[in-house]
Amino acid sequence: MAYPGQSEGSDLILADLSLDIRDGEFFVLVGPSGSGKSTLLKIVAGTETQTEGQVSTHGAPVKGPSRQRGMVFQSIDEPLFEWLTVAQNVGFGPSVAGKTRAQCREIAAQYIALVGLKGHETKFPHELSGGMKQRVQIARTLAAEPDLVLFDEPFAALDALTRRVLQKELIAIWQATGRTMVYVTHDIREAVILGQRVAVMSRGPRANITRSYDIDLPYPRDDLDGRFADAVRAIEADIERESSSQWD
Ligand SMILES: Nc1ncnc2c1ncn2[C@@H]1O[C@H](COP(=O)(O)OP(=O)(O)OP(=O)(O)O)[C@@H](O)[C@H]1O
Repeated sequence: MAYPGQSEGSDLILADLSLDIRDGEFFVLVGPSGSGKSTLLKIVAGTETQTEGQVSTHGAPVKGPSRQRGMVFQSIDEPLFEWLTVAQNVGFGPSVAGKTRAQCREIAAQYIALVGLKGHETKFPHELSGGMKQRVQIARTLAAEPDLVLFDEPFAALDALTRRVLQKELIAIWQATGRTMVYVTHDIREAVILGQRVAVMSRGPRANITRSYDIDLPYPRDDLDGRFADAVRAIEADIERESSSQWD
């Protein structure tokens, strides 16, 4: 993968990258800053196109953005419609998909309840906290009923306590909906709280996935469990190795 204007070869952002994500899996991607994690998400979302190679979901090649693949962004970039209420934001995807007003209201109510925002339906985004806005974003993405949900550091700008609450809630949402989740984070602890599999991306350019860890611990994960700490340490050591190799 090279961005327009970059010559292929030495300037490739991602190269020789091969990845299979299982249906219903919670897959987490970590790696050094600037390695290409967001780029990989955008390619899977269909908002960027790889210069070489193939990406497919459910056997069909990705040819551009699709309702089948929803994206949740970092809260500082959160793309809520400021002029719509919580219920209208969440019902937006179904309305674009041609559902009736009653169906949109019903779907919105279902996902608003799932993210714990019942009672806030008529509020506007400016009346919500950062954590609540992220809940709306998650509900809005899920209400479009995508098969695959892509998360680009969605909780990175939130305070530590809100982040912990939302991590737990996201696991419950994943378990309730059975969706495939692909989640990018800088926070290794978060990666191990969430992921069934945590993959480490190498430092770019020509980044690929160097290693992946199966996190075989029950949910909700207990960060006091020694195996939790072992997994965090091993992944941290991998990333440190990747990050420091640029100074070798
Ligand atoms: N639109 C673009 N045009 C040109 N280069 C880009 C573009 N977007 C990203 N890049 C470059 O691609 C590389 C990978 O960026 P990307 O944002 O995918 O990395 P990342 O691993 O998500 O970074 P971070 O962890 O810091 O968010 C970087 O060198 C970046 O400068």
